[in-house]
Amino acid sequence: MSPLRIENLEVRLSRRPVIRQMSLEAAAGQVVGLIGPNGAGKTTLLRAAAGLLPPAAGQIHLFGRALADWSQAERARTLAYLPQARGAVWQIKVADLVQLGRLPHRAGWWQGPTAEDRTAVAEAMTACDVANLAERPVTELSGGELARVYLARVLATRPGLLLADEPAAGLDPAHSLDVMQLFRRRAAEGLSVVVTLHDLSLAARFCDKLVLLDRGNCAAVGAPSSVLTAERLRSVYQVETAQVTVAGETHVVPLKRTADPAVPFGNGGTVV
Ligand SMILES: Nc1ncnc2c1ncn2[C@@H]1O[C@H](COP(=O)(O)OP(=O)(O)OP(=O)(O)O)[C@@H](O)[C@H]1O
Repeated sequence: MSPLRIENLEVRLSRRPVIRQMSLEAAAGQVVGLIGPNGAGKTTLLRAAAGLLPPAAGQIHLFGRALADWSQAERARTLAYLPQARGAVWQIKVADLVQLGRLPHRAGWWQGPTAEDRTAVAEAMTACDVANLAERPVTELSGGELARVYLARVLATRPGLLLADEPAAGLDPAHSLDVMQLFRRRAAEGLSVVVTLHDLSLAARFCDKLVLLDRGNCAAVGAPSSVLTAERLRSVYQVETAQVTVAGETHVVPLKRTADPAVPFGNGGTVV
């Protein structure tokens, strides 16, 4: 039974169809990457899967049961969603923010953290390399540090399905690799991860399956090697790419824009 199965999904925003005829399955232990240009619909798809946007048509099943049939509390224990916008407005300590990831597991607001809560929080903070920041207020962190704290929060939930919107955005190369390796380790333990990515090399190297979105449609789905063809990337992203294999792993390097006159801001690379 798949942690996530989406069939023929349509999502409308301000009455405009933003996701059309989208189908997607994420099996237990799989890392599924959603890729596509800005505005293609990746966040919208992820938000719909998280139950934050109502489908105009189609079905979303979580562990074999229609998403709409899950209670909010049950869903919050099973599915964790890492949004793209990760601001800090409250003066809250890092450790306390990560601890919020355990709230869905509490019997009531009066109950203090259990031993399991403490272990889950400590593990998540170590995995995201934020244990050294535990006592710091989140308002005093750098963008990349804050991103890792929010990731620790969703991991502390110990969900069965993790929906992560650009978890590598704003991270330095070492931490980007850490995050993707962490997803792979958690997937090996049975977690299902659906992640949006702009870095095509990370998508090629760390995902089992990719879904390439193009203006709300699924342009391709399958193994990274079958999705990331130079021809398809040219047509969807309007970039020429090179594929480089290092130690058996494929890296996708964007080289230049195509000379498509329809491309906004495309000026053939000339600085004006
Ligand atoms: N509230 C809204 N009303 C109408 N259209 C919206 C709304 N929110 C987003 N959109 C549009 O929906 C489309 C998909 O947006 P979405 O954020 O899902 O794209 P994305 O693939 O995640 O993009 P990015 O890579 O830039 O994060 C875009 O064209 C966007 O302008």
